[in-house]
Amino acid sequence: MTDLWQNAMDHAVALARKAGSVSVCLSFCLFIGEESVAAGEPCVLTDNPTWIVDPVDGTTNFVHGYPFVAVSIGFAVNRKLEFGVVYSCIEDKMYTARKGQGAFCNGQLLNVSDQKEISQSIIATEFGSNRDTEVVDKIFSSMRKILCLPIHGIRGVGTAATNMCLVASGCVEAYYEIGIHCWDIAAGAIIVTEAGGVLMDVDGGPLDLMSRRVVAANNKIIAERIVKEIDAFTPLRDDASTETED
Ligand SMILES: O=P(O)(O)OC(CO)CO
Ligand SMILES: [Mg+2]
Repeated sequence: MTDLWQNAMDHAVALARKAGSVSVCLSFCLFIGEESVAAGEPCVLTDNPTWIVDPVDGTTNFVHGYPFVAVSIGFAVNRKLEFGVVYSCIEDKMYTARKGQGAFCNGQLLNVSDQKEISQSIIATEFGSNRDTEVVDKIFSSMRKILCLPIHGIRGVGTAATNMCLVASGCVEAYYEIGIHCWDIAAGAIIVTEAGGVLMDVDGGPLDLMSRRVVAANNKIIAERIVKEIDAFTPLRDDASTETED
């Protein structure tokens, strides 16, 4: 009879061996991860080669069995992303991008949508995890204004990394959110740009990975159009302290 748990253990041993060999080869690299930061490790992006990792992006989905959960692994050198990997586990979709070499899903080249009309677009965003009424009001106000531009619709699958991969895949024209973290954004960010998309801050300036704010879009026209409608706010930066809020 198959010993299910022995199989699981064998799998864990194989994973540990792989992770061990990677960490031995790359032991000079720094690490920023959701769990390590929650445990009090620093969250500071330097010029050093740095892994930026979210082992489970879409934790609420995972807890409720809502079928979108991703592993998100970004790697930055000199504060610039060199590659990103997002594995949408339940869909079994492996998104990858290496700087200058394009973005792929299960080996197929990805391209963003070529849509330039906001009225023909789908925009992804999330309600977020902050329940402060002022923040919730701003989130609803932004969504209302964007929806009534009008656009075709608003979507969101509950994981930032997957939302960004949906931009890269051309399924949605843009994704924006305020309140997420660098480990939610990093891998998806390079997947979007390698698929031909653009990144910016919600105020239209350059993306700051530690600011907890992102707009990822198929092109500048769509990005700048939604930026005009976003009621921006400024959460505590990821690198403000070793303590995280929500
Ligand atoms: O599920 P997580 O890792 O908390 O991430 C959320 C945003 O913070 C979904 O992207
Ligand atoms: Mg996450």
